[in-house]
Amino acid sequence: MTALSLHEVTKSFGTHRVLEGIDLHVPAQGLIAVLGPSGCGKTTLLRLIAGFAVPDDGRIAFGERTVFGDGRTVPPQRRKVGYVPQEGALFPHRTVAANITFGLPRRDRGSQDRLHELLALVGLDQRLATRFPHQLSGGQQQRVALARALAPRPSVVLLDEPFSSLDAGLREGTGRAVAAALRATGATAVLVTHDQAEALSLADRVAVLRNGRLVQFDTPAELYRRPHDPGVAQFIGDAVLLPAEIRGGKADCVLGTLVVRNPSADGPAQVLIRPEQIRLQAATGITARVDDLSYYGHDATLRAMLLPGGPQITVRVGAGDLPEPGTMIRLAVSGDVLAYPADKGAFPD
Ligand SMILES: Nc1ncnc2c1ncn2[C@@H]1O[C@H](COP(=O)(O)OP(=O)(O)OP(=O)(O)O)[C@@H](O)[C@H]1O
Repeated sequence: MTALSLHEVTKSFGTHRVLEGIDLHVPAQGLIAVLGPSGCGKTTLLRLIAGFAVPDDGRIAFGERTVFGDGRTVPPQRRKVGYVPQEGALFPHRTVAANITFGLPRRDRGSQDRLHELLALVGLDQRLATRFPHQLSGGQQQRVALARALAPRPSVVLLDEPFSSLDAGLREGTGRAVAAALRATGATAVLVTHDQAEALSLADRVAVLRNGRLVQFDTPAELYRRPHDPGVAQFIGDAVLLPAEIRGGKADCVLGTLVVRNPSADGPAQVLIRPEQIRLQAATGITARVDDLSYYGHDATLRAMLLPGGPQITVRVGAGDLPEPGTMIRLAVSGDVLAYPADKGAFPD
């Protein structure tokens, strides 16, 4: 089984440095997500791994095999990579079966066994084999695209925002089916996305790119719980960042005295609180005024102004018994918080 590793990979277009010293190791059979805002270099990174573009410097290896670096550049067709692009990648005038078997050696294209195996792997009904792409839903088309990429048994599969054209309902189900199929084949996979929820819910580990640099590579839980800096904290989910003063492992801020999770020097700092850590209290707590509320069915988010002088913060609350905008509430923080130096910037910087 093949691990994928990048060492000090750098790429510029003209004078524009798009990727800077990327070090990344994807364990064999791992599924990682590369997450970052538009233009941060995600697609470029995939293209370098696939061999569609060539780094200026660094090394890329599939297992023990160097595919770029040490004076060597293996062409894309010899890298054994499966590539799933955003959309519209299927041949419109070929059936599902012909699309899926396209990348197989000619002698294997008629193999019904392999075709049935691939359809089952991506969770598609065998009867769809004779349809044309325009007779499929967007989610079904992306599953066919994955089946086509998996047909030649690639050791590495690269997916470039494969669900971006799907609506929210279809996205989640298709994402789960695709991740399950990738895991079942044992391929090592890299999924590019700008959707935080997709990255957190599907990948084993998430690589966060910012301005062409890898700022954090962690499991979804660790990324959410211990973002490296306030910018990553704000990029991964909702974040309440408040100025604080650290003293002996505790932070004094407008929401009270809170236990700090990470080792932090005494002095000025800022603390990260997730909105779901802030609870509505009946009698005690910090007074705030509800400014507005977004209702999601399973829960709700409210913006509340801490009194007397602010700031406005985001609080996640259960869907029952919601306070009306304009009413006064009491708030308290549960659990510990993460502290950062006071001068750390926002995302992207
Ligand atoms: N062939 C190219 N020539 C010149 N500049 C390029 C080329 N390809 C990409 N770029 C530039 O490199 C930067 C990163 O592009 P890339 O497509 O990798 O970003 P991305 O993170 O995938 O963005 P998005 O999420 O919008 O697809 C952008 O500023 C883009 O304009």
